This record gives sequence, C-alpha cells and structure tokens, in this order.
Amino acid sequence: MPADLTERLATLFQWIDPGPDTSHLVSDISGWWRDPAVLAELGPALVAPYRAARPTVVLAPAVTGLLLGPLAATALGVGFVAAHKHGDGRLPAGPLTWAQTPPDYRGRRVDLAVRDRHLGPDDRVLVVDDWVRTGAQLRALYDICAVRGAEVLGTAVVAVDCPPDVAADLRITGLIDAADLPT
Ligand SMILES: O=P(O)(O)OC[C@H]1O[C@H](OP(=O)(O)OP(=O)(O)O)[C@H](O)[C@@H]1O
Ligand SMILES: Nc1ncnc2[nH]cnc12
Repeated sequence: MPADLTERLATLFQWIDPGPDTSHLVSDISGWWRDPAVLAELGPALVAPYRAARPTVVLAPAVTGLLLGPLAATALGVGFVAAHKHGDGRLPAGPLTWAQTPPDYRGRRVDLAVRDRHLGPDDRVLVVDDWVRTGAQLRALYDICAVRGAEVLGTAVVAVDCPPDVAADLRITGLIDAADLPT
C-alpha cells in the first residue's frame, strides 16, 4: 500500500451519523473524490499489483464501482464493464448473465447482472470496488466471470474490511485497512 496515499485516504474519510432514525454510522468516502490528487492517484494505485498480469478489462459493481472502475481501467488502458444491480431501476436491455450474492454486509442478497457481449473467454478480469466486508458482491461477480468463461485475476479495493481468509480466497488487494480509518 502506498503510504502517502493511504494516509490521505484516512484523513479524507468520515463516519456520519445519519440521524435519530438510524442505529449505525455510515461511511462517507466522498472526500476521496473531492481531492484532486487522491482522485488522480486512485486508479494507478489500485491497478499497480495487477499490471504484470495484463488485465484485458475492469469489472465493477454499481454504484460506487461505476466511479472507481473507469479510473482503474484508464490507468491500465483497458475498457470497463459495469455490473448492474437488480432493483436500481436501470437494468440494461439485451442478453445478461446474472448471479445472486450470498448475504452481504447488510444481510441482503443482491442480484447482479453483466452484459454478455462485454465479457468472454478471452478476458482476464480485474474486479474493482471501493470496500469489501463479507466479499458477497465479489463472489457474485466471480460467478458471472466463470459463467462467461473469463479469468478473474483478483480484486483491487480501496478499503479492506474483511477477514484475512476472505482476502486470500478472493485475491483481494487494498489501499487501506479499514481498521486504520478514523473512528
Ligand atoms: O463485501 P460486501 O458485504 O459484499 O460489501 C461490500 C459492497 O457493499 C458496498 O456496496 P453497496 O451495495 O452498499 O452499494 P453502493 O456502492 O451503492 O454504496 C460496497 O461498495 C461493496 O460493493
Ligand atoms: N461502503 C461500504 N461497503 C461495505 N461495508 C461498509 N461498511 C461501511 N461502509 C461500507
């Protein structure tokens, strides 16, 4: 993890109390996008561990992945594929491959879909996301890649908040350990 970037990610992060109707704090990562130097460095830092494996495409889930994925893809000079969530009202038309997640960090099972024409057997896929807790969404993305015959190289996230065995199993690299974010 690049030490200077990691430090700035921590400085720009906040936990927010959404108000009296909510029992838990929510993460606010908007400061990462607002800082021009961090925004410019995120893509190159995320993809650095995977360059040698020559990914052909970056895959990321809605909604935050739609921001981070293209930063990573442009850093590599490859294209970007979005994974859409059922229920967000913006399902794409045409042939799709679906997978359902195990229960995620909110206890939800999420249905994710990827356009078939954008992912295939010639692809070596780098998955990108902002945060990983249970790995549920990543597992569904890996399932979709398997159905499409694409090879998953691993996942690059900003904040690693999962047990080490999950990180090892899913080949996750990160820019900051969530334990190092301010409380
Ligand atoms: O490891 P997991 O338990 O799967 O949790 C991590 C996922 O959950 C968050 O997304 P969320 O569904 O909250 O969507 P968002 O990007 O719209 O915030 C985060 O962006 C990851 O995709
Ligand atoms: N964005 C996020 N994704 C997963 N787990 C989280 N915990 C706090 N914020 C989170």
